[in-house]
Amino acid sequence: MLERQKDNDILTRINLKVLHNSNTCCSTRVFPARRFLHSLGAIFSFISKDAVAKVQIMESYCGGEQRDKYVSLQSMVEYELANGLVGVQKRSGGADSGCRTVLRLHRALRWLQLFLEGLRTGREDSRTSVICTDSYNASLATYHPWVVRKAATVAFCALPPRNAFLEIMNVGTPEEAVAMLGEALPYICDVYGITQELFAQHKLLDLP
Ligand SMILES: CCCCCCCCCCCCC/C=C/[C@@H](O)[C@H](COP(=O)(O)O)NC(=O)CCCCCCCCCCCCCCC
Repeated sequence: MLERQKDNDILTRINLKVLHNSNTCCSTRVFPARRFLHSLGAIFSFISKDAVAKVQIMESYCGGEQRDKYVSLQSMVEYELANGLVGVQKRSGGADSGCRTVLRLHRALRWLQLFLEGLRTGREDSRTSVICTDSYNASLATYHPWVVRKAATVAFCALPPRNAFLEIMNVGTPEEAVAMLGEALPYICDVYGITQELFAQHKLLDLP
């Protein structure tokens, strides 16, 4: 248990470090899921665009003047709160803070966790679109306006059946993909849990 905790502390740091060490904007190295989403069809590019834009915001913080404040989620929260940077929005002339940007990605991670768990435990003939819609409704949908929810739900209908989906994940047979998910999901859960606790502790879970 302690070992896992240690792994996860490292993981939250790595999340920001990966961005830190990258100079390539919008690259598939920074956001490998982009290529994957592209392979699902053009309709998914609107989803990846928003995620890429948010990753780019974090990239610029991690490579910017204050990069030493962005070496971990903990140091980012501490720095932005101490300097009154949280709550400032692009719409009102300021830049989106790292905290509100990470919060959006954190909520998307919850969707990913539920979706992958649904895929992993689903029957061979289950429909990916149903798994995806259920996990979206139980997570991200709460934060999206009606028009985004509708567009997302329509896009999900284009997802291939479960086994075909597992195959295009490109990690071997569907059985091998399921085994890989079984190994990866505990880490996703832990990273989600650590961020959730940190943001709850600082009352950052409802940032506009
Ligand atoms: C595999 C199917 C992929 C389906 C992805 C489901 C996620 C649903 C996203 C719905 C639409 C997102 C469009 C934009 C939303 C923004 O309004 C909204 C708010 O932003 P704002 O406060 O700055 O205005 N943005 C967000 O909530 C962030 C959404 C980020 C979506 C990240 C999706 C990552 C997908 C990664 C897929 C990886 C699949 C891997 C499978 C092995």
